[in-house]
Amino acid sequence: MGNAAAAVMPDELFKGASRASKGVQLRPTPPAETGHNILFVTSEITDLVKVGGLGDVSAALPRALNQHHSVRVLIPGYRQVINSGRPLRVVGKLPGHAAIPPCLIGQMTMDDGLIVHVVICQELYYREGNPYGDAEGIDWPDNHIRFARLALAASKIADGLGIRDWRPDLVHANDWPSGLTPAYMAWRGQQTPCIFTIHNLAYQGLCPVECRVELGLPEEALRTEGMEYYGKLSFLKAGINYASRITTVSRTYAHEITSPAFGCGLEGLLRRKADEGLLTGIVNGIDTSWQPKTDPRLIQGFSPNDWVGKQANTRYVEQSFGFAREDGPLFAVVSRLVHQKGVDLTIAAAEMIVAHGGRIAIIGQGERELEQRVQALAQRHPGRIGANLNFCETEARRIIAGSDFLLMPSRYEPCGLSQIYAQCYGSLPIARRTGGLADTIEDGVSGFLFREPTLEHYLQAIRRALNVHRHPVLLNAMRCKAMAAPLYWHQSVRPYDRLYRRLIEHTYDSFALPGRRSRACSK
Ligand SMILES: Nc1ncnc2c1ncn2[C@@H]1O[C@H](COP(=O)(O)OP(=O)(O)O[C@H]2O[C@H](CO)[C@@H](O)[C@H](O)[C@H]2O)[C@@H](O)[C@H]1O
Repeated sequence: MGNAAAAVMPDELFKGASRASKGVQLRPTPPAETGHNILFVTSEITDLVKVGGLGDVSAALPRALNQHHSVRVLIPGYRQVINSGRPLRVVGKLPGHAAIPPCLIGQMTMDDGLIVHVVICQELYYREGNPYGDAEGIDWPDNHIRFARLALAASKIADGLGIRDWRPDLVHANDWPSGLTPAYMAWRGQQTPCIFTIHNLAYQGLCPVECRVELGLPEEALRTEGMEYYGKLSFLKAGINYASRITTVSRTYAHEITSPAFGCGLEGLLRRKADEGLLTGIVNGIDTSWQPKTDPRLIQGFSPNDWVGKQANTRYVEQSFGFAREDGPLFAVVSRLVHQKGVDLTIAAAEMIVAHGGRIAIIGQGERELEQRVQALAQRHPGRIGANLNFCETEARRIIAGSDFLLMPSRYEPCGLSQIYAQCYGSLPIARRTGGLADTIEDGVSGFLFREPTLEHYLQAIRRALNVHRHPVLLNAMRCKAMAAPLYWHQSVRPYDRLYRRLIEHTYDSFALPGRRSRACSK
C-alpha cells in the first residue's frame, strides 16, 4: 500500500483532537522538483466515499494532474474514510475557531501513491449516512460547521500548518462544501492563490446569517460583496467572491450560468466575473479505468465492430432485471434520481419507449419521491422496465456497456459524466443540448440532442434513436464514432495545468516573495 505508517484505530485517532487547541507552525515546504504543490479540497472522492460526479472528478483529476504537479487531496474524515481499512497516520493538529472544533490532520496513501489528507474530527464526521446527510437523506443540521471545518483546515494548511514538511503553492476548492476555503484564506491575508470550481451551482450551502458567530466570520462576510445571499449566508457565493479564479466544468455551462435561467440568482456576480476574465469552463474527463476491452467489471469486454462482448453484457442486464431476451433496444438510466436529471421526463416518455419494443434499465438513487415513481413505473411494466435503487459501480458499468442508448434529459448539466462513460462503451446518449452535454455529444454522430426540456422535444430525439436502431449499419457507425475518442482526463488536464502555473507565477510576481519563485515547476 506504499504507506509505512501503521493503521490507527478510530478511537486512538480521535484522542488528541480535543487537545489540539493551538496550531503547530511547521517548516516551509521544500522546493518542488517536478511541479507545484497543490491542495485539492473536496467533500467526496470515489476511492473512499461518493455521492455523485464530484467524487469521480476528485478521484481522477488530482491523479491526472500528478503528472505535472504534486497534488494532495483534503477530505473530511467521514466514517467511510476512517473505516476504509487503509493505514491512516496523524501528521498534525489544528486549533478550533469560534464554534468550529479542533481537528487532527491524517494522511493516507492510495495504492497508486495518491496522498489523501483527512480532517479528523469525530464529533463532526464520524456518523452513519452520506457526506451531507443521514440515512434518510436529511441534511445534517450542522453542515455549516462541518464544512467550515474542512475549509478552515485547508486555509491553515495553506499557511504551512497541519502538515509537516508540505505546504501548497495553490489551493483548489470544489463546490459549496469547500466554498469557505478562499474566504478564510482571504480573511487571514493569505497570498496563496485559490481556484474555486463549480460542479453544480444549484447546491449553494446556505445557512442563516446568525451562523456568522459560530463560524467566526468577520463583519464583511455579511456584505453583498462577501457571502450574503438574499438574507442568508452562502458558502458557494463565498467561493465565487473570494477565489482568485473560478472555473466550472464545461464551456457551455460557464456561459449559461451568467444568465437568469441557469444562474440561480448569482448570474449578475458571475457575469461580472466572466467579463473580468475570472470565470472559465474546463470540460471534465473520465479516468482510464473506462476501457471497454479490458474493464474487469464487465461481463465480457468488446471493441468497435466487435459487439459479441457488448451483447454478453446486454444478456446480463436482461437477466438481472428480469427482461425477456429480445431484440428491442435497451435504454439505460444511470443517474442520481433528482429533478436536475429530468427523471420525470423519462418516466413520461417510458410508455412510448415500451410501445416501440424498448426496455429500460434504471440504476440510481436520490429523492424519495422520484425513487417511488421510478419503482411504480417498473411495477407497471414488469419484464420491460426495471429499477435498481441501490447504486453500484459494477452494475452501472454493465448496464452502460449492455445498453444501446443512455437517457439523460437533464434540465441543466454542468458537465455530466454518464454520457461520456456511455459513449466510451458504445451506448448512444439521448440528452438535452445544455451545459456539458452540448459540449461532449455530437448530435446525430455520437448521440442525440434535443433543445427544450419538454416531453415533445425529448420524444422526438427518442424517435430518432429508435430509427437508428432499426438500421444496423447506421447504429454500428454511430457506436464506432462514439467510442472513437474517449474524453480521458489527460486531454482535459492541460487547461488546469496552464491555469495553475499562470496563477502561481502571477502571485509570486505580484508579491515578489523571496524564495517563492524557486518553487516553480521545471516542466
Ligand atoms: N445514486 C448514485 N450514487 C452514487 N453514484 C451515482 C449515483 N447515480 C449516479 N452515480 C454516478 O455518479 C456519476 C454521475 O456523475 P454526473 O457527472 O453525471 O452527475 P452529478 O450530477 O452527480 O455531478 C455533478 O458534478 C459533476 C462533476 O463535475 C458534473 O459532471 C455534473 O454535471 C454535476 O451535476 C457517475 O459516475 C454515475 O455512475
